[in-house]
Amino acid sequence: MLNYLQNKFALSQQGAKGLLKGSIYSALINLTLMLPVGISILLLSRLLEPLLTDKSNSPVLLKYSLLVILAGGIIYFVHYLQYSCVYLTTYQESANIRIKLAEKLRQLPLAFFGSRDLSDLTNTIMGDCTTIEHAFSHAIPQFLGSLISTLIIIIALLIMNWQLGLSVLWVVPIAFLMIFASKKLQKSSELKHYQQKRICAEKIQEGLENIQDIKSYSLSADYLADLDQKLAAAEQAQIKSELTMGAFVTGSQAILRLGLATVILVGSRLLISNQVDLLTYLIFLITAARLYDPLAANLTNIAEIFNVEIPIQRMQELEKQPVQTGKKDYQLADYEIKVENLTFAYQSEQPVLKDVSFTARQGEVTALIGPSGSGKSTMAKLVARFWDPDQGKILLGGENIAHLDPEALLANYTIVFQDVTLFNDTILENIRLGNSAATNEEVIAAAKIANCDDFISRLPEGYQTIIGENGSTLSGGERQRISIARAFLKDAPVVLLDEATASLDAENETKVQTALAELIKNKTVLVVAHRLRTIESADQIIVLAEGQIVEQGSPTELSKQSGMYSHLLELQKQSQNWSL
Ligand SMILES: Nc1ncnc2c1ncn2[C@@H]1O[C@H](COP(=O)(O)OP(=O)(O)OP(=O)(O)O)[C@@H](O)[C@H]1O
Repeated sequence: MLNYLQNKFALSQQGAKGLLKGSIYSALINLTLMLPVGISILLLSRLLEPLLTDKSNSPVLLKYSLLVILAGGIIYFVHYLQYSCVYLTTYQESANIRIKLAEKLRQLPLAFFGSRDLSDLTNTIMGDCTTIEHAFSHAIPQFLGSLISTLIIIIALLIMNWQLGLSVLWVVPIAFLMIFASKKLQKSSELKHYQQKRICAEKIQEGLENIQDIKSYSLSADYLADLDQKLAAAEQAQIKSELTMGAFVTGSQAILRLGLATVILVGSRLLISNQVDLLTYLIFLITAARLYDPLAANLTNIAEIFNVEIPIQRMQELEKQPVQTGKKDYQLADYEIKVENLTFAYQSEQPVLKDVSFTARQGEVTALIGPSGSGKSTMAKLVARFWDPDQGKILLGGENIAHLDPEALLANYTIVFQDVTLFNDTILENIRLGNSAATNEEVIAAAKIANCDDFISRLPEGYQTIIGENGSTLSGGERQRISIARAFLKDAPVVLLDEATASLDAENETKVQTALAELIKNKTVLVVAHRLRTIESADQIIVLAEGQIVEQGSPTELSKQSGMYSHLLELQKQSQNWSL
């Protein structure tokens, strides 16, 4: 049972135990709610005694009042137990699920995040977990609990009088069958609703991320019209999903109520033919009325349980994503990078890099150049193990990086890519990310080398200035320099630069280039470059075209050949003479 619950609802063992315990308490609640029915029947039998027998009696009010208080106490106590068990377990489990997801995300290859919409991931962590949380705290324990209590009550009724028992119970399997038969339809309409909601969330996120372009190209009207359309589609899908659910739930609830009619019919016949006494008949009438209420509520719960399967499946999909693992403890001979016969494709059959081999030696600068889309950035990302190659291997200091733990591997790298990521924190803390153990003085020293100090000291709070989400209050060049300062602070033996100085003006670029020259001393440096000027002093240039190495050598060697490098050099010279 525990295993079934664990697999079905993606629970931990502790969570499955809590759910089972909560369901038993829910069953106890349903059973204790029968206590008022029992007391009413006792009182009724006492009141009817003079009519049914010759005995006369006087109702003992005090006794029944005490019984009512006792029943109230028991009901309160069982509710309290159920509440504390179910809710505590649920919120604990829900926290565990979120932590497990966050841990999973931490282990996923960085490539995963490029292929997934981030609003979708946020939705899974926040929205899906809340949906599941509600189902675990309400629908599932109440449903399982009512199954247990109904079964016990059914057995008791059948023992009392099987004919009346059947007249109460025949509707139960039909009502449940109706709901279960509609499962496929309900799930598919809810899935459509769910997908429409995701499309809306993605559209809103896209709008927020690109608000600048939307405004500057006067696309607001188009964007809003498209969003309206998507919201209307989501609304339609929601109405359809709710209607589908409502039609089946209310239909099956109506069937349940038919049971009361059959109890009256069968009971009257049996009463007339003296096969049951009045008291038994009344017991069945009261019990039937009481039994159908939690069952009717549970028909709605079943629909919620069907629907919770969708977010559970999504979470399970995320959990099944392969993670990159590897050795955490390893010894590197040196920091030379050797790429051997590497072939790599993103998703399609068409490889982005084909049979690439080169060596980036320690203490040297190796530059990757080539036309746009030739695979330069992909190569740099493969070296950092954002993805694993389809064929061939990359060795760092003699170790195949595919066998190293990604986090342990990245400890050797300083990475400065085009897309700088900054956090909504102070400048000081943003730079300190490079080395959390660095002192304020070390952070400021790194900022000075990266030519950040000037603009930081002009800010009202200096290094304590909060820079907004992803450094939104800074210019592109300033953000890039902060990321370079971070790289200085990390000071790792391998440096990957992807267009590191792209958004700097000429003056700053020269300063940062000088600083970079300091940073890369005695390090293995792999630079992805567009402007050949910045790599004139590189030790080795790898020219990529359509994912293959077409030239390789020092700048002097390559400039003497009439290959792609010379051609690109020529183009660059011409562009310097252009004017607008
Ligand atoms: N995450 C991705 N998923 C699928 N294809 C991708 C992805 N990233 C890049 N590509 C494709 O891989 C090819 C190589 O891209 P890459 O960014 O490595 O080229 P590049 O030489 O660095 O280009 P640029 O100089 O324009 O930055 C391109 O055709 C690109 O469309």
